[in-house]
Amino acid sequence: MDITFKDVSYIYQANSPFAHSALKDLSFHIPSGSFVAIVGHTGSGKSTLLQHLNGLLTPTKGEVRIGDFHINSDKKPENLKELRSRVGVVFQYPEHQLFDETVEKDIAFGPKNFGVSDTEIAERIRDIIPAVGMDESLLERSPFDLSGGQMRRVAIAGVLAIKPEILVLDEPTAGLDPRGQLEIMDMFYTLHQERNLTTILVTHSMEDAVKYADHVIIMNKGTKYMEGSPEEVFTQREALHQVQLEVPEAIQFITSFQEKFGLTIPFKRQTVEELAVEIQQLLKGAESDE
Ligand SMILES: Nc1ncnc2c1ncn2[C@@H]1O[C@H](COP(=O)(O)OP(=O)(O)OP(=O)(O)O)[C@@H](O)[C@H]1O
Repeated sequence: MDITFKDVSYIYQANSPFAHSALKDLSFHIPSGSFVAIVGHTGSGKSTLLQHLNGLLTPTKGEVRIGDFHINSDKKPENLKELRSRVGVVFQYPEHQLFDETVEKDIAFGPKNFGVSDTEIAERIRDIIPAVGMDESLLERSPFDLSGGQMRRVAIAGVLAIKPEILVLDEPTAGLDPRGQLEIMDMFYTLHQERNLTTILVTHSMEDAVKYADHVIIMNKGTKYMEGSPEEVFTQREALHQVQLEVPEAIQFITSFQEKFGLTIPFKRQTVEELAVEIQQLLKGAESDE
């Protein structure tokens, strides 16, 4: 399903003395199958934007289209439940929403709610458990006896069990150690690639945006400040500074290397470490050519 925002504005507590404009005339289009990162300074409207993707919020003005679902101030789609079964949202700290007595029951809760049969749920769980890096032996355990990282995987498995076509991630690595962050983000990237899951990631990590996204939307004060490929967006140092964002390390590395050595490094999704390996190989190649 494609996602289109057309002149979307959102005002919290509209028509009250506490009215607060959080999105202003926001328009963009995300084709099905994309991996999009939404970045921006705190309070720029990222979470508000996300909540429009499954009908949690309805635009005050403008229209949100998710496939055939149209949401505007006049009408929420009647089949909101169907929309929510097709757009899975992993909220910040999703493990805080675990509640059931076993991991298996917790994962099954979402699909059960959407009327999926027990046999189909069991099949989905068998498929999801290895995909989120868990072992089936955990299924009978209480989610509350697991580590923080494992609890997060259980919560993510619960969202995947509804078999969404679009996966929306609000800071999914918040609070994890660096290794946990890497594992979870690699897991989402693999899911995106192997299952053609359209993925919308809200992140404060510019490095993750460079590494995983094929398209980046930068928000500022409720409006779209910039959008484009990571390369197009993250090479604009001055424009980024204007909205208190930094050029990601990997991009700084590429540009300074190019400036110093006049060597063009192909821009790919990669970390500084991966770039270092690539440059070593480039240099070795250059030496052996001499
Ligand atoms: N429930 C609410 N009532 C009133 N104003 C709100 C509410 N939620 C958010 N806001 C305001 O709307 C604006 C956008 O908030 P939002 O949470 O979407 O930003 P964000 O980019 O996700 O921020 P962060 O990076 O800190 O999570 C902010 O000015 C915020 O204070």
